[in-house]
Amino acid sequence: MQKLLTAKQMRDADSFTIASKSIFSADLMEEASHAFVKIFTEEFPDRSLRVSVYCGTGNNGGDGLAISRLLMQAGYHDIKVMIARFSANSTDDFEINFRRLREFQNIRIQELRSAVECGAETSDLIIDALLGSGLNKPLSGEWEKLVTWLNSLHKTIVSVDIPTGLPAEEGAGSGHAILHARLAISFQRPKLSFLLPGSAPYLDRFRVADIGLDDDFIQNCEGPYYLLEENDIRERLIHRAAFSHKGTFGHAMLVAGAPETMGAALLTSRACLYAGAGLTSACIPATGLTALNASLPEVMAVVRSEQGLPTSVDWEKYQAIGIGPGLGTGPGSLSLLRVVLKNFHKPIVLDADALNLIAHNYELIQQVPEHSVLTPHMKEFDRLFGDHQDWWSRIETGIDRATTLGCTIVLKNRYTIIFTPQGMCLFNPTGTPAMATGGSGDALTGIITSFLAQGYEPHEAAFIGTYVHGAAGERVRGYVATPSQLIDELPLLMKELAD
Ligand SMILES: NC(=O)C1=CN([C@@H]2O[C@H](COP(=O)(O)OP(=O)(O)OC[C@H]3O[C@@H](n4cnc5c(N)ncnc54)[C@H](OP(=O)(O)O)[C@@H]3O)[C@@H](O)[C@H]2O)[C@@H](O)CC1
Ligand SMILES: Nc1ncnc2c1ncn2[C@@H]1O[C@H](COP(=O)(O)OP(=O)(O)O)[C@@H](O)[C@H]1O
Ligand SMILES: [K+]
Repeated sequence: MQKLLTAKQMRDADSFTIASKSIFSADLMEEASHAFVKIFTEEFPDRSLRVSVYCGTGNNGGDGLAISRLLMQAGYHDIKVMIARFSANSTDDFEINFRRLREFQNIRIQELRSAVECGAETSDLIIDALLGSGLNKPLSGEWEKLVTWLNSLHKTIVSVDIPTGLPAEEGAGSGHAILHARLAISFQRPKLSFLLPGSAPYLDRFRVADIGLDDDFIQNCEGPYYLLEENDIRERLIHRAAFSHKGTFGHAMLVAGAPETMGAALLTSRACLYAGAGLTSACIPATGLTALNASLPEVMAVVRSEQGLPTSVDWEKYQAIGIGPGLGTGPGSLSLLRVVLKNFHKPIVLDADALNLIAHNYELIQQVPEHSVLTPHMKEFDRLFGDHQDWWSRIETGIDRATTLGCTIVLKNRYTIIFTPQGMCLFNPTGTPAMATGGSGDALTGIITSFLAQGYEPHEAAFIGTYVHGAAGERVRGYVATPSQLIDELPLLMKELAD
């Protein structure tokens, strides 16, 4: 997994690399600019593009100047450089690159003392090298005017490192001017803010350019934030050994569904089965029995009575229980949840209505077995742990609650965040908006429960399950990835990842 750094830590990695490689900081800037240009030429190969590069006078602007020179050398011949001289300060590396750029005869450079001096903008594409990770306050004055004007042009904007005005960590505050970039080419690691929904209005997409910073230094930096990679899953997925049998892969039970929402029980059970549990049982209302037997003959039923309780369950035989999808929040469901929490002491997966029931009967949280996995979406998270103004405060709460409760919390979103009892905060990169359809979360509950039953450590079941769930959604390749389609992808995807 990749360590994600704050802007301050990234500066430290920058200084460390410069010292350990005995290079000049301008060399690192050159490296970063080469890495940017490599990706830029892949994305925009047309050399006849008219490009305007807007530069500040800090190191982000220095990058912009070096990038302008390298783009000229790469054959982009219509380049205009606009330098925002809104401050008397400039960095040494900016000045070095300013001198280097002026040696090019055919590059147009214009210096701006105020935003109104911009004039007409006739370029096809704008590169934003105004401000980068050095941002230390919201934009105001000329910066705000310039960014507001650039946004009003509705041109394709490619940001160097980060869109100007977007904070690198906490995400965007409302009411401040921030550049809206089509693409950000970020150095070495994505910024934490890119992974939070607050960046959505300002950033359509990002790519990461490797600029050669010291990887050991980065991985050993303090801090809880990591980005999951495919390798983390490949290393951990169990290879199914020749002499393994159904007993090897555990018995999972899904407590889900109600007469009107049997689909949730079917989806979560099917996901559990397809993710490899040795045996899968579904605790369902009697009215769902025909549907279960007809659609999932492999899954066994534990029928619930009219009052919502199953009769004589041998709890010991299950390695894992997942509870919540489509369960409802009526008195029967509450009794059922109480029965499960009273009788089952191994880690469980709590989702949807199980979480809503706990939110309304918060004393129940004390009975949740240690190392359990909670899978709330944003609203369920807030119901459980209180309202939050922004995602950054949700992250702080997630880290705190996961460690104090000794549970893993899976906060579902575009980049689902997995908080582990050890205090780690893992961002999952897989998934697609095609999965934004009812029942996707039910599939995730089934997958994580399946992994728990198969013997994975609970926090690993959570992050492997989340990764696999998103990757399966991507494989559907459709405008929409229905949960059923996603589940169908699981066996082949997992075989590829495990072998
Ligand atoms: N590993 C790395 O990190 C590498 C980084 N590299 C590049 O360096 C970039 C960071 O450069 P940077 O530190 O010089 O800051 P940058 O973003 O250019 O800002 C300039 C100055 O603007 C000011 N300022 C801040 N907020 C403001 C505001 N709201 N309104 C007005 N002014 C504001 C503030 O100055 P101050 O106000 O503190 O005097 C700040 O110092 C990074 O994004 C990447 O492109 C690569 O070259 C190599 C590897
Ligand atoms: N835009 C998106 N990008 C990536 N994943 C998404 C997106 N929208 C939804 N998902 C995933 O789909 C699932 C939705 O879960 P949830 O909100 O509980 O849905 P439901 O209750 O309908 O099952 C989550 O795992 C979430 O990460
Ligand atoms: K920028």
